[in-house]
Amino acid sequence: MGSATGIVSAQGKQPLLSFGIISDVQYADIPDGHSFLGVPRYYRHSILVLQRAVQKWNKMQKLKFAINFGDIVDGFCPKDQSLNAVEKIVHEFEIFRHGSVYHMIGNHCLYSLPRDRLLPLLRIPSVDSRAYYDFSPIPEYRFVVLDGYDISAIGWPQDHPKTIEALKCLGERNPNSDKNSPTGLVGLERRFLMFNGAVGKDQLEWLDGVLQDAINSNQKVVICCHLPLDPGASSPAALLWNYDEVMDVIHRYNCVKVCLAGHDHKGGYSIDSHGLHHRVLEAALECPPGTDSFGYVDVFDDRLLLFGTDRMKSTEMIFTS
Ligand SMILES: Nc1ccn([C@@H]2O[C@H](COP(=O)(O)OP(=O)(O)OC[C@H](O)CO)[C@@H](O)[C@H]2O)c(=O)n1
Repeated sequence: MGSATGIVSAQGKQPLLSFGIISDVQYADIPDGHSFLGVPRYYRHSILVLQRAVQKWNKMQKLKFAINFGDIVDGFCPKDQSLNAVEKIVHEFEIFRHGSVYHMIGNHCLYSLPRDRLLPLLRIPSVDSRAYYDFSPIPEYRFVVLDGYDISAIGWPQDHPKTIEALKCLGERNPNSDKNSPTGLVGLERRFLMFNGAVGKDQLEWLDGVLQDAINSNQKVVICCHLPLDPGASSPAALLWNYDEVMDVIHRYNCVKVCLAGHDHKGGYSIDSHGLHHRVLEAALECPPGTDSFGYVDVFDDRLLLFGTDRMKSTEMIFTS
């Protein structure tokens, strides 16, 4: 059966579960502006996009949970308003009535508040300010939320070993004094920017263990990360620093079917060399007034169907065997 979104339903089958998605709300109570590269940003309107998303998710009644792909508040939010702005957005998510909202951290979250203050507000289960976790809403599926700012020059105290490791990496890979500038970096090397980060060694080992466990439990896995993991779905400047190391771990197991991300606001989609689907979600922040970018995903045993609203494109992700 065809649909208005242009994607085809799974032969009339009922999904195993459905969940809501939104990314890069980047709310701030400040006038409209633009990105460093001149793309318009609608800081006050983005909360309306989120409100319409939650309204729609509530009306649908069938969603079991929602995932926010990070950057809930913009770094331009005046510092004395950051806490208030984060709480305001978390409150909007809490209006979702049908289950939990799973958050992840983005660079703009960390410009607004340090990790130790942010994680409890976002209800991210955490030991030692780690922000990676997994959950299994039904026995057949596991969702893994990665912390792309595990090794990062933002969010940790300045003298923290993870800040030092991140600054060392940036020092070796980016010759500019402004480490947010990609000037002179070529191709995939353009990812070595301060507004990106990496998955650390402990997290990689944890991921390996979770995927082994998913295989043992006969579960399919969806990976979620603020930072994209595949160059085919993203600009080089938005990729996780060590996307290749993370994908090497993921490719060792055939349980991972889809990787979802935010951060690269224009969105993207690819199927990688191992047949995994990578979908980068279009940002709520870049919706001109009256337009939207959010969606929901129907989960089947052999595919994920993303139904996007307005600027978020619908995507059919059928698993390769
Ligand atoms: N060439 C650049 C680009 C950015 N900056 C500064 O870095 C900070 C973060 O940039 P921003 O575009 O706001 O980051 P987002 O997470 O919203 O978007 C990610 C990108 O789209 C990925 O491609 C900010 O302070 C910029 O001004 C910079 O100095 N130089």
